[in-house]
Amino acid sequence: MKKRVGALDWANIAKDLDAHGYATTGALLTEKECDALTGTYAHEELFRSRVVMARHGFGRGEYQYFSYPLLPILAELRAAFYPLLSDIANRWNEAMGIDVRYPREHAEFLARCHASEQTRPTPLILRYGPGDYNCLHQDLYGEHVFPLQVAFLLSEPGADFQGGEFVLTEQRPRMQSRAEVVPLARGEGVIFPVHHRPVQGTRGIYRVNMRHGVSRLRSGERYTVGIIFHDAK
Ligand SMILES: O=C(O)CCC(=O)C(=O)O
Ligand SMILES: [Fe+2]
Repeated sequence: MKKRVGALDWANIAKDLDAHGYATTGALLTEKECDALTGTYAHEELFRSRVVMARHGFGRGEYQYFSYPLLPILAELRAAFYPLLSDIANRWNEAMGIDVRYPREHAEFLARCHASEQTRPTPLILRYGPGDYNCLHQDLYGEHVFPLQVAFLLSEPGADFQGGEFVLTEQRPRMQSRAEVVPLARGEGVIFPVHHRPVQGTRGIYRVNMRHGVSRLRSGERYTVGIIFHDAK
């Protein structure tokens, strides 16, 4: 996985994140890996909790947080993406005047989370059926936040489901919000900010507040896996 992730065009990913607030990976997970991850949903023993979104006003559909120890593929994705994203995260924090810096190794950042009672794993799998959607939100789970996350589409758009588009919004200071719809292929990941990002304006750099969600499924079934790098309280 380290090789596969390392082989992505990271200069271009950084450029897209800076310019548009997200970047896509192209099909990174194989069909077999997508099927295997989708198949985990039924295995309760792999999860620490299940959330029915409608019960919390989060939308419609459900998701489950994996427990530790994570499945090898999830542990590998977390460890492989983190060092490359930490460079961008550190550059962004510097640009936004935020003091926090991220160590180069994910294990070291997790130790920081765990020392502050953020010990519960956050990688998750989401399942949507007809009419389901995910309200715009931010995945903040405590004081420690790694500012970028990745979501992988496990289902085949147009064949397994219709609708259900990944949506990002950015709220600029004193301006109206702007939305981006991110088309994804099966196995493709989208890298996006957890809560904010720096934008170069005419009078310096300002912070833009970001949210993500999923538009309503018209039909079928859609699964995604989310890789979040901070743990939860
Ligand atoms: O299902 C999706 O595409 C959204 C996933 C999500 O909210 C996340 O990974 O944090
Ligand atoms: Fe999310």
